[in-house]
Amino acid sequence: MAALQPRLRPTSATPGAGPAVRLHNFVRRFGDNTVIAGLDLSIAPGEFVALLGASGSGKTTLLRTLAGLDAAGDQDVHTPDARAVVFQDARLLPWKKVWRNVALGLSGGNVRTRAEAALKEVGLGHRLDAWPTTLSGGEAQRTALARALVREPGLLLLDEPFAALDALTRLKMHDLVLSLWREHSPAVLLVTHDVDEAVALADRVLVLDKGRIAAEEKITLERPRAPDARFQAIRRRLLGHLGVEAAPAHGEGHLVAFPTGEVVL
Ligand SMILES: Nc1ncnc2c1ncn2[C@@H]1O[C@H](COP(=O)(O)OP(=O)(O)OP(=O)(O)O)[C@@H](O)[C@H]1O
Repeated sequence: MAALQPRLRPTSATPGAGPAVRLHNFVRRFGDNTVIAGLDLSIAPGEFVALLGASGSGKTTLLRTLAGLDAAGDQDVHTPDARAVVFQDARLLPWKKVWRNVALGLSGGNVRTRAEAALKEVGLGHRLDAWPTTLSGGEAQRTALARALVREPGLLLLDEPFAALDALTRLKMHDLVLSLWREHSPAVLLVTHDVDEAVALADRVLVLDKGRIAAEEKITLERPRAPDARFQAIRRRLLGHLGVEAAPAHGEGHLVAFPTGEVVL
């Protein structure tokens, strides 16, 4: 991935060696449209950060920049060398078996063994030789997570990876991501529209608005996080930052509609 973006200057993800990610006064324009307007961002090694924001606020642009998939020019963008991205769709190659999808691009020895270990870690040790078309949505996303983690990334970028999954599978994926994160300790940036997902998972939640960080919540609640009063207070504050009136909690039978039309159960 570094080859795609030679102007990104990698930093070490070793704890104590400074942030895993650092952007200073970052700007991204598409023609006359200034999507990111002088953004400062720092993510510590091993920190789990979630990014919320209305549609078009620049979340994916920021994630793509950190992934090295979007031009940063000569700007001050520091990331670890090893980065991996999981998108909303698993993006598996249908003509390669599951383990070969995970092994794709790996160099060195023991490629099959490493892919197998990663697939076992995500609970797919029994699907190594399956074809991607035979996987469920959740299994496909597990495969995408295995493909990301087998590279031992210092930065794991998650672009709404659970948005297309049913609610139960999504909750299982939350548990899986937390256990993988504990095991491998990458810095994580999770882009999501789901406020509850952000509060359940992250150490810190950022709200992006018109390419700027409009609000930030540090979350020190112990994991696993029950939707208790403290959880709800954070949730309500974040919804407020997103321009949504204090809304009923999960399970109260209501929907939260964002001004942009997205709906979170
Ligand atoms: N390649 C591109 N060329 C031109 N404009 C772009 C390009 N990529 C993104 N944009 C514009 O940048 C703005 C931010 O887009 P981005 O996808 O980063 O938003 P987002 O917050 O991820 O939105 P969503 O939640 O809908 O995915 C939008 O106005 C979009 O049209």
